[in-house]
Amino acid sequence: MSVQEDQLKTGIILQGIGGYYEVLDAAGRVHTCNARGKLRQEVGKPLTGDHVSFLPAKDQQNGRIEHIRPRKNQLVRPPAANIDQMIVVITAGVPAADLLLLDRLLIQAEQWEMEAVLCINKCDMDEDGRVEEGIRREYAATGYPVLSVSAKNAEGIDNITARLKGKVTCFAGQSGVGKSSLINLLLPGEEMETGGLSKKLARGRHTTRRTQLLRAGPDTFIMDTPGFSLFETNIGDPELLQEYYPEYRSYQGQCRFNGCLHDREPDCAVRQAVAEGELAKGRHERYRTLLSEAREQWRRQYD
Ligand SMILES: Nc1nc2c(ncn2[C@@H]2O[C@H](COP(=O)(O)OP(=O)(O)OP(=O)(O)O)[C@@H](O)[C@H]2O)c(=O)[nH]1
Ligand SMILES: [Zn+2]
Repeated sequence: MSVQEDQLKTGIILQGIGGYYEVLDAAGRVHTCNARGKLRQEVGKPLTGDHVSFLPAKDQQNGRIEHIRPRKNQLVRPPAANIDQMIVVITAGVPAADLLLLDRLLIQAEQWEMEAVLCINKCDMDEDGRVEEGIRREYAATGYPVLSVSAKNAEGIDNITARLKGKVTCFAGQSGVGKSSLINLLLPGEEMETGGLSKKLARGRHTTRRTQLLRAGPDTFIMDTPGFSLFETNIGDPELLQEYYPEYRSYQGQCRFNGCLHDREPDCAVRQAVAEGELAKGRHERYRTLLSEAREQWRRQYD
């Protein structure tokens, strides 16, 4: 039996549980669906964040996902699709900002073609603002937006809200930086249902959290991705690493050697810019650390 195309609705998958999917339609209703038999063979398993068309539920039956729209990007672990933006959270207090981890996450955002935003939380712990200032200086040349906030005092939260509008955003960063605290401030009232679960339950520590989309406003979602800060980065081809550094791109073609990796090569424009203080020294040192790591990984993979 073929499906009447005009009966189909479109929606976005909020979460999947054991072969069932919660699909939010344009009117804000959540439908429990399963997936059409052949769908897995054709495009694989439906993922949280997928834009789908589905046949709405009838009588006692569930709805059925018929098609999945092509994905903008796709994460394997956690399984998720179509994330527009990554907000990387670090702190101006404790735990002290792990800038190497930050750089890894920024590289990941570039690889997945997500917009990246830096969020410095716990600014209440940085009375003279020196830590914040140091981080801002370190990342000024990258062009990434930097937001200073305090989840504790609910300060600067509006600046995050403004960046979320119309997008699917994920939060990344080491344990204890305040991701949960920030997400709770960004979600509307406690009474809001997220895929049938209350906000409290959804983010609760007592339930097994799964990858899910939380509604932060019309067309605005936060992708809650437990375990996200734990993933392993694989940089891939060492020669491509510099592509993930927006501030290095404008120096392309200015080094003496074609294919300069801005490491030890003579007459390197990037190293020159670092020496002259145009580019941050620490960020370049970490770049070189990741470069040697990438070379090592590459060697192991292909030797
Ligand atoms: N002083 C201060 N403390 C904060 C702030 N934001 C969060 N905290 C505290 O920092 C601790 C960790 O916050 P969480 O929101 O659980 O951090 P998380 O990043 O979600 O941690 P994981 O779930 O382990 O990844 C909690 O005790 C919070 O109360 C802030 O802006 N200022
Ligand atoms: Zn160079």
